[in-house]
Amino acid sequence: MKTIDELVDEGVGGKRVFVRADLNVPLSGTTITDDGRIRAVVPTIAKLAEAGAKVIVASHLGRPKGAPDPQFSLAPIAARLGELLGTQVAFATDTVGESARATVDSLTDGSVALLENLRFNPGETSKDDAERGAFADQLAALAELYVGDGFGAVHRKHASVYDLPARLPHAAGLLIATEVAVLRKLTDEVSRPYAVVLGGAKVSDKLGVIDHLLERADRILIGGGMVYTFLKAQGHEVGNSLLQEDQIPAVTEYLERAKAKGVEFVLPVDVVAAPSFPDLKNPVDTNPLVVGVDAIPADVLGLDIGPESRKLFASKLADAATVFWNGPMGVFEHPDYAEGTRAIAQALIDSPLPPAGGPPAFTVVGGGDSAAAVRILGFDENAFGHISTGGGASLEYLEGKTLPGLAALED
Ligand SMILES: Nc1ncnc2c1ncn2[C@@H]1O[C@H](COP(=O)(O)OP(=O)(O)OP(=O)(O)O)[C@@H](O)[C@H]1O
Ligand SMILES: O=C(O)[C@H](O)COP(=O)(O)O
Repeated sequence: MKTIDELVDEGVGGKRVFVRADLNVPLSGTTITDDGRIRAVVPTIAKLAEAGAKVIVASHLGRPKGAPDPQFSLAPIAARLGELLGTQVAFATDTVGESARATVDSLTDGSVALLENLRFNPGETSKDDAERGAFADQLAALAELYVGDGFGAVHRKHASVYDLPARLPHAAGLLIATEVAVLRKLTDEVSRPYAVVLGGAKVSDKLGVIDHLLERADRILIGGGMVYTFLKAQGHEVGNSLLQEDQIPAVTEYLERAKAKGVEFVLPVDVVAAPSFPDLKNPVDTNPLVVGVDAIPADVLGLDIGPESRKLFASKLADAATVFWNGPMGVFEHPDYAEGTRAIAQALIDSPLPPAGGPPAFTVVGGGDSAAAVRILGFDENAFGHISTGGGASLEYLEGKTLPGLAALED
């Protein structure tokens, strides 16, 4: 993979450089609730701008359906990116249309523009190679060089991630280089016990990683929306909780294989539940219910792991030498359902290895929402070994899968 240093040494002055970033940050309306992913790409953009490039930044935000949708506009992100860079960031109100072309044409050496959400175009996420390729051609017409730095999206075979670098001379940005260097340590021989904590809401994206983890990890702790498919597989009723019914056979097989291999599966013993999903914009007290996992009423949904589970999970992390954590334990955006996530973050921070004075555990937190949760709940990000900007991306990297966005930067 060519590094950005090599690209800059070859000369980027006066050239239009397309930077594919992952600026998919959590928003409440137009307010950015955590800007970690924006801060993470600033060094790459600043380096190119300082070297005199005309920098065109592009990203997706959320999952719009291939057409403009104001709630997923990148406009608020342009403003924050400008503040962090200490310079004005021009914003194009489309991606490959008139506004994008005019914005790019007006760039001077060392200046920065942000395009509107790439996923407003059906070609970005299309499964059809020709449709994706046609969109990549339009993107390629905007720039002369490509820098891939959207680590959180490298597992997506999307036009701007996979097809565009094939059309332009390319290099990996500073964020991708750092992420790969740290995550590679987890694919080499790790210090044991190696514990993995999985949660979050993108259940179908994440269940597959367990197949691989059964060969690697000593303990697998499950929280978040993932839990209910496991509980159901064990014969518990889960009410209206998030459930991936079609994955029950796979999950049953994971539980059996773990037993046979001596891998410890740790599931919650209690959950915090409510009759409906809380309003995150107006987080009033919801009177949550704490119930054992064998007594979840039919008319509620589980939204966090319960107090006994918090203690159990913390005890399973206390002596771990390596911990990888992806996915919040609950709907941490609401204070009634944040304690499970807070307990895991605290357990990672409290984990200097016994005996006293031993080396600190190597702790990695991966995922846009997981990383945001840690910061929003007030933890010092420097207290963790590494905070990855990739959720699905870091899991697929650990699985050893070929990631389209990394493969495309290699050749
Ligand atoms: N029990 C639950 N039911 C429904 N949603 C939940 C539950 N527990 C956690 N969540 C939600 O999961 C979301 C985060 O899940 P996600 O899988 O996207 O995490 P991530 O891997 O950190 O992020 P990403 O994959 O976007 O990088 C949060 O918004 C949280 O509210
Ligand atoms: O949040 C993420 O994991 C990345 O930004 C990728 O988003 P996606 O899961 O919508 O492709």
